[in-house]
Amino acid sequence: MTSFQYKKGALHAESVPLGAIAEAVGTPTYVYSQAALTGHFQVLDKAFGESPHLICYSVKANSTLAVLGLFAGMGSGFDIVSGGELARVRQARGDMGKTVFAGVGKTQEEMARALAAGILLFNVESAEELEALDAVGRQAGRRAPFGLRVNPDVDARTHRYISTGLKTSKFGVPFEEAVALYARARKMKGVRALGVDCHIGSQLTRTAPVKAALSKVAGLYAELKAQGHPLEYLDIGGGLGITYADETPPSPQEYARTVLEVVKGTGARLILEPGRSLVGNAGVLLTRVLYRKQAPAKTFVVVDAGMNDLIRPALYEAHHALLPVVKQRGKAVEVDVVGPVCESTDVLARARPLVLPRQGALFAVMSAGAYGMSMASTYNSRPRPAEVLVEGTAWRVVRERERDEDLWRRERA
Ligand SMILES: Cc1ncc(COP(=O)(O)O)c(C=O)c1O
Ligand SMILES: N[C@@H](CCCC[NH3+])C(=O)O
Repeated sequence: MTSFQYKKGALHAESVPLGAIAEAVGTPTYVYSQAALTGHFQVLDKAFGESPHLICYSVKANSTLAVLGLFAGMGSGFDIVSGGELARVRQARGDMGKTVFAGVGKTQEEMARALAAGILLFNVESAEELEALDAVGRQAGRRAPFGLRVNPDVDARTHRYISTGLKTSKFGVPFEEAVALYARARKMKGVRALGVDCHIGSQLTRTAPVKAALSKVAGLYAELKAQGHPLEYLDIGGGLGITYADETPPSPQEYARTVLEVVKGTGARLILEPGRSLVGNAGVLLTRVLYRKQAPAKTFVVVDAGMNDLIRPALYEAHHALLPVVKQRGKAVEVDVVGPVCESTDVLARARPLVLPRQGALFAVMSAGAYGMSMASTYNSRPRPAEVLVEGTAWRVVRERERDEDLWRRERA
């Protein structure tokens, strides 16, 4: 589902021309479509139908309060990985009773705050972390609900930087050690087992690794239940991929069929932790051409969005489509689209065929709703982008460009 379309040669977010937003707010600016955000959530939710499930939107993909608020309003839970994300979910009035907490390096302070806030469960990633959680639970006079994140040693067949389910990865406890660890946990007074969790990686475009991992984890869940552990939840993580260029990830329906086929018979309530698939194609980054530059071997187009605004191309050589905000006619030439940051990896698109844009032309960097703003930094003392949410014919700034550290803004005032 895309809510970004050309109407009479101008690119729109729903019914708002992106050019109008750029004129009013400036660039670089992230623009999100509310219809796409809510639509993606509803389609995934529907795909799992009557099977007991809870969608816990993965906050790291896009932690903008307006986005979290939208999902909270639709009854979503949340998957968090830090005290900061916990605070954001609370600020957005998210339900703590539907929130799960993952991550290999939770501090005891973060655990204590999450426990006090009434979190649904902690996804524990090591034996020592389990001991720390036990200590936190005992100190609070409660049993902290937990699931072990197990590492099924399955190759997710995605970019190696975002693959998490191999035994060489830092994530989760080794599959073979899980049963013994649950047995140890039974003797602890500060924890109670409530689930089993796994997440094999992000931007998954095939169902086979999902099937392989979940078969192992569903087997483990059944074994633990048979041993009398009072488990209720099977957390299958996130990872469903999206189309950036020509990828053909499974549809939500196909994904749900694959999952439900494997977990049937466990009697578990499913927890899903989708991030990218809900927000990725619901957002674009608007940027303006500053200069064109002809080097001996290459044509460069310098734009005002850099790797501090969207780091995915620099970090993973990720592909993002670039659409001119006003449709251009003419012959395409091969250009490198680069940002202003002083790093050679600050390249938004390499050898991309584009009609050579004019200075001042606007582009939309597509599929930028996930891991865009949430990974943005102020490197080179650049302010992070503004953010806009569009709903039908209306739009509003949901986060201003200005930040405390934006000295440049004050310098000019
Ligand atoms: C534990 C966990 N859950 C959920 C996600 C969300 O993944 P995605 O955005 O690929 O759906 C991630 C990120 O890879 C993760 O590490
Ligand atoms: N940040 C990554 C995905 C990592 C997922 C988090 N475990 C991306 O942009 O694709």
